[in-house]
Amino acid sequence: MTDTTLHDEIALEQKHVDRVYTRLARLRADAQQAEVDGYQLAKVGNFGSLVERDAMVFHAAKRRHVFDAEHEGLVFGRLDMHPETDLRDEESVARRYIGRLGVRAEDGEPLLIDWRAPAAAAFYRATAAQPLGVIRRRMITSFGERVTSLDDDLLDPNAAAADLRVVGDGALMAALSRAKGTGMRDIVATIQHEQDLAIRSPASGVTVVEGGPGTGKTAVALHRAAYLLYTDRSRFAGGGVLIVGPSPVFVQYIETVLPALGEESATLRSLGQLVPGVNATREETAQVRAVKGSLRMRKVLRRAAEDAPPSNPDGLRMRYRGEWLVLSRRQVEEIRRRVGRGARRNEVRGKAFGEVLDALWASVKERMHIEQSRFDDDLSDHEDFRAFLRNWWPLVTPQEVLSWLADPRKLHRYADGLLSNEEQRQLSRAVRAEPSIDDVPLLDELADLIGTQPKPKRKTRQAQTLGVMGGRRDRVQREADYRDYAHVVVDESQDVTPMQWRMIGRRGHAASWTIVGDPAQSAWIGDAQEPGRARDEAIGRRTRHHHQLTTNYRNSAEIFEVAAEVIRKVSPDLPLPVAVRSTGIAPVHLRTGGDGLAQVVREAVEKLLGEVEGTVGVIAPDAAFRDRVRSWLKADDRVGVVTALAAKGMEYDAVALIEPGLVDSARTLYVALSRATQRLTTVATTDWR
Ligand SMILES: Nc1ncnc2c1ncn2[C@@H]1O[C@H](COP(=O)(O)OP(=O)(O)OP(=O)(O)O)[C@@H](O)[C@H]1O
Repeated sequence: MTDTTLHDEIALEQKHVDRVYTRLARLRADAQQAEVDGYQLAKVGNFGSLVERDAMVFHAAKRRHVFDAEHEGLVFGRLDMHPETDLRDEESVARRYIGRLGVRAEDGEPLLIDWRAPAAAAFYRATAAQPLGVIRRRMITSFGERVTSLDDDLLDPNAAAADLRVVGDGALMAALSRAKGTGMRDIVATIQHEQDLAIRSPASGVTVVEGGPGTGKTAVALHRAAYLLYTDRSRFAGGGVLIVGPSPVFVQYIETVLPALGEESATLRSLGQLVPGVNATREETAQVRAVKGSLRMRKVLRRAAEDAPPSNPDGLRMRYRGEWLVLSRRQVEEIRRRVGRGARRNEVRGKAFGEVLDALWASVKERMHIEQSRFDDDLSDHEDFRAFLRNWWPLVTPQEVLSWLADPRKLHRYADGLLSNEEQRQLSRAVRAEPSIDDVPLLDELADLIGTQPKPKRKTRQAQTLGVMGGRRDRVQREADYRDYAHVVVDESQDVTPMQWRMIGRRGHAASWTIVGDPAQSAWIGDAQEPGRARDEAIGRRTRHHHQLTTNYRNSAEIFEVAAEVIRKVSPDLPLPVAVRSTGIAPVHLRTGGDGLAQVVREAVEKLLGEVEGTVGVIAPDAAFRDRVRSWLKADDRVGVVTALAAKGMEYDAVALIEPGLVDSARTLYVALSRATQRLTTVATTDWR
């Protein structure tokens, strides 16, 4: 290949790319005009035209937003197909351009095919062994609107015309070697065959994707969400797609990917954010997680939810019309048991109050010369009676009930026969005012057990479900505790605790699922069977489609070898992914005495900042250590200091792992060691390998 050949080919592709951008500008202008026309309709003023206006503005704004989205690398692929395949152009070569969205010329000719469309599948799936009608696959790399390079795969040399040119080498390798920004990038231009199969797996049922570190599970999950929204927009955008990730840093890392894919109907939440009004970030130790995450907590919480409140009075004694009205503690507790059994305490308060009134009336009715209704009315207004009710059966919040577990004596009653003394001790000490990530499913469970006070029903406005009219975005507004998602994506599923599965399951009763994870990266030390059981309960009996990813695209082979060494010690037979990129740069392992640690860490991080253009992750064994390490370092946008647990799912150009020997399990260490794309430095005061 000569430079002129490449130059000529680039010029040729530039012509097509220009045509696409020109057409896109036209479509954008049309959408803008439609929006303006929609607003004009409002001036007509009757109800019908207002509804029409809303619909028109809504759809136009939605279209405009799609056209406005960042379109760096809008056109990224071209397929030259066997002439009989389709889309003949004037040169009688069937060719398809693949891009981030679909664009048609005015006469309907497809200028660009959306990567999610069936016609684009061959771009990702064709191989030399199975060309699927593709003669040449071309990847087009651009900077802004300018085509900068081309990479071709000749898949069917026998069918290629003599003058067909093949240029470039390795778009995938080029993509993998690029420095990382702080957010994840989409991979639409270089999705690989096995990934494509998982992305386009059937929309119904449960798609389970497993694979080692860096195999693209997260990328696949997100692209799958975008694919589903494309294939059945009304089902998935209407019902919504919930994407659950392990931590807020992770959610931040991936949240830029979906808009880049042109999708806005997805809700991203970390496990600490699934319950409205709670945003938990505190991590528990592995021991406490094993207790809080265990299914045994269901019963512990049920007992707590049925317990008397701390304000419980010692029976009822009050004066009324010269008489003493008395109910013993035993009597009121008997009512509590009867009314509370199997019911949600906040929802049956009215019933409980009625029973107390009945019991009082039964004890004095012989001596009262009034109607029972009068008696009820008087007592309901009586301050002593009202004070009794408030203390005896207050409206409680999940947070309050959870806080009762901090009292060792109470917890002993709730956990009797369920948790060992040691587990009880750990649990009661780990219940604090500020909820941890593992408290969130407990709060969700309690909310389910205690219910809410029945409220008078109010009608919700239609606009809530239709979307934000004329707003900057076309995001559909859902109520805070929306639970009817059409699809649920669970990332890093190996670390979802049984109680978390229950919480996620409540939000996807009728959903189809995509579950991605790597069992080898699991930090769960509780009952090994429970997570699987809880997961199966959450997803039900839907058909499962299994996919295994086998290539590690993140780590250099040199870095992954260090991680692999660690996991092989605990799982010698585990099939590990193959790291495709070799850099020739060996990881650096530093040893120091305790006194010198801060200085060595500072120097190591400085050095890494000089060696890579992008991000540096500094990983500490636990939260306390993370805070110490933070205090040693200057703030820098390129540096993220996280715990080994919070590093789950994350990726950095370089990683400095501090005190690997203190990371609490080999599996978590495996996670921490497999986060870097280019450089890995470990700093230790002990021998850890
Ligand atoms: N086909 C691809 N083309 C280009 N880059 C890819 C491809 N597949 C994956 N990558 C890149 O590899 C890196 C790892 O991907 P991802 O984070 O999805 O892996 P993962 O399997 O979820 O990893 P882990 O389990 O370790 O968290 C990302 O930078 C991603 O963009």
